[in-house]
Amino acid sequence: MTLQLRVYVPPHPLIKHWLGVARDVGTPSVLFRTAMTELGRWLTYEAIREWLPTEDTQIETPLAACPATFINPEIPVVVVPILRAGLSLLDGAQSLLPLASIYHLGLVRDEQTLKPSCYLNKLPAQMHPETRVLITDPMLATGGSMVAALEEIIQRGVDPVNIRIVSVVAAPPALQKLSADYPSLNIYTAAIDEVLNDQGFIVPGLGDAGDRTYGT
Ligand SMILES: O=P(O)(O)OC[C@H]1O[C@H](OP(=O)(O)OP(=O)(O)O)[C@H](O)[C@@H]1O
Ligand SMILES: O=c1cc[nH]c(=O)[nH]1
Ligand SMILES: [Mg+2]
Repeated sequence: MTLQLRVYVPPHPLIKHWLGVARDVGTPSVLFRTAMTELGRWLTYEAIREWLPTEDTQIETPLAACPATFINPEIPVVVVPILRAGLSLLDGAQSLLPLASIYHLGLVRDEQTLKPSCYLNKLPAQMHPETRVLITDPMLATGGSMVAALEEIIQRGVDPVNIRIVSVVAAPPALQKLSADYPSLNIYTAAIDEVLNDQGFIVPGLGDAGDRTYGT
């Protein structure tokens, strides 16, 4: 079977609404954070379809026996927010995955070379191959940060087919790089924008997501 990167842009009015709020240059940090939380929530809702492991069982209603499906607690579910900006999507993701373990990964791009460097890595030494991993990072620009995150996660034993990405704005260079290196990935994003500018910013994008989240 040939695997191919899948990028989902869910056509949901709430996702469109909060994307518009996040993009608007006049949106203050406090509202920007609300927009990112809501985008994290609704994109996670879409991303965990046919991904969150379930188990079928039999229960008794007050009236009769009835089949039921529950979340399978045996398979670990993990969220990896890429600091800083990925943290802005975490509250929304966590509201749907309250039992997930959160492993923080701090990456920052060099403003000149655009290469990421890691300043915090709270990933465990090993992860079970079946672990479901949701990575949150609102901006996929050159793709360098996401590739660095995927390398760290996969070298710890996770099967790439169990990894999903929640993003807000994705750009073609990142999608091309991820498609070549990780064809089994599923990406959930609010928008795909056309270009990067000379500084590696997505245009029209939403600016520096980390700075806008934290008012820096
Ligand atoms: O696809 P890339 O070209 O790697 O760019 C995307 C990365 O850049 C931003 O992080 P940044 O380095 O600005 O750190 P911050 O989140 O702390 O602002 C963003 O949050 C991504 O992690
Ligand atoms: O447009 C961009 C690109 C990278 N990081 C951001 O925060 N914004
Ligand atoms: Mg930034």
